[in-house]
Amino acid sequence: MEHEFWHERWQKREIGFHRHDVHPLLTANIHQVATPGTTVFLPLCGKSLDMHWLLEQGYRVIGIELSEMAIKEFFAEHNIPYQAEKEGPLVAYRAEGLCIYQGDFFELTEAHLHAISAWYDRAAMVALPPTMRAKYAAHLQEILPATAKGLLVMVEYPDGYWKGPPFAVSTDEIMASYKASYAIEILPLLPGFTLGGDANVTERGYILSPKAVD
Ligand SMILES: C[S@@+](CC[C@H](N)C(=O)[O-])C[C@H]1O[C@@H](n2cnc3c(N)ncnc32)[C@H](O)[C@@H]1O
Repeated sequence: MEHEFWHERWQKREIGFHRHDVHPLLTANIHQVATPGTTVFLPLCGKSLDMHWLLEQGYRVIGIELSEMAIKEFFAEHNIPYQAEKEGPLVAYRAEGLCIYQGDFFELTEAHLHAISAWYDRAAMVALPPTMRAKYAAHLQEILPATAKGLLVMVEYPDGYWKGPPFAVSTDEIMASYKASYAIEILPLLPGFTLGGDANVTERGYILSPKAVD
């Protein structure tokens, strides 16, 4: 999707992807990929309540988000004072335990993520059309530390049922994107996303553990 598409979504308040609760797959599985005190990375983070919950549990959080509006809303809604600083093509919004980079995910480098122990992808990969998803997964794996574990939440629905975003991302695609470097645990399907409880739309979690590095 073009950047303008997302800026418009935020400006027009078409943010049906934003959940008003903490994601149950996060609360149930975060302990499998990270321990409190370590840093979790959220690509395409929006103003997700999941970031706030992670901070409350004692995790440190790094996010990246295109929309300045989303980031400012996050800090305002949680009454968190922050400092913003331009850093090359990105702007870093920093608070205690938290750094949200404003800008394009593809501008993020290894240096930004060297301290993370895990990443949590909810509504990030599924926000992107197929050709961009391949680039997303490739760039992500280029910049992640080799030891980082992943907790992923993907959306599934029948072919042609929904135009997207969110796009449906199958287990086959997750395998093709990550299995060269990660052992992949497939979690059970959950009813979901935030499309009004539509039974045809479901979410599935994955836990990615790096294969042994020689
Ligand atoms: C479907 S929303 C999901 C937000 C969040 N993960 C959540 O669960 O609520 C996707 C977000 O990705 C952001 N985004 C889209 N393309 C991006 C890019 N290239 N770099 C950084 N953020 C991007 C959008 O502005 C939007 O907030």
